[in-house]
Amino acid sequence: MTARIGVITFPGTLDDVDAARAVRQAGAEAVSLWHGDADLKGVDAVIVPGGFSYGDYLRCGAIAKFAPVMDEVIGAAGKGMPVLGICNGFQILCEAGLLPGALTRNEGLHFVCRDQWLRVENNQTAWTTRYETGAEILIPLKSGEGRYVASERKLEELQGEGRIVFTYAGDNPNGSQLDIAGISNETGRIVGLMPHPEHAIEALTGPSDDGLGLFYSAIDSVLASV
Ligand SMILES: NC(=O)CC[C@H](N)C(=O)O
Repeated sequence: MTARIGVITFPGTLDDVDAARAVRQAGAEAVSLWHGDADLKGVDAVIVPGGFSYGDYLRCGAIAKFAPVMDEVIGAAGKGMPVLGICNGFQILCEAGLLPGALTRNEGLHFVCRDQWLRVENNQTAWTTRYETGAEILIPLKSGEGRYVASERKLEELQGEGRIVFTYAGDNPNGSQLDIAGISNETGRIVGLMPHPEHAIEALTGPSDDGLGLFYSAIDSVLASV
């Protein structure tokens, strides 16, 4: 069986093509989903990719959460479908209430674009089983609103439940609380991260192929549950 992974395109999405390519490179079928779609075409997992959905008006992700396809994603996520939000996708998942907290303006108020080392803090999520906990991976970061914030209580909960999935290694690029680069929901099926694993799937075009592990992990998770 081949896993089928949906990749959503909103007006203003940039990274859907690379996300689909990463899915194929990892051995799954990439299925295009449009923001207006009212069904998920039977996919096994969904990626909400990066970019500037609806021009980032109001707040990053604030309009995308009202797209018809997001109702479907919320419904499927509630039944355990693996969902990955990358950068703008992470912002959308927070706005939609699938992940807690918010992504706010970078501490330095500048857009940051650089290759970034991350530490894998939890390899027990649907998107990280192919990594060792404590592994350091190098993938691109490119965002203006990447500073993760949440209440003290929520941060303690995330920490206590092992839901901080990735942290920034080395210096913190945006002032994220607890150096958070990515988190998961309670079940570990929904993960969001600011840096871009889909841009690091082969040494020729990215800083590494370290990002592929997320896509392999999701495929393993889908195939294990059939
Ligand atoms: N690369 C992205 O997805 C960018 C996300 C968002 N538009 C920001 O600047 O924070």
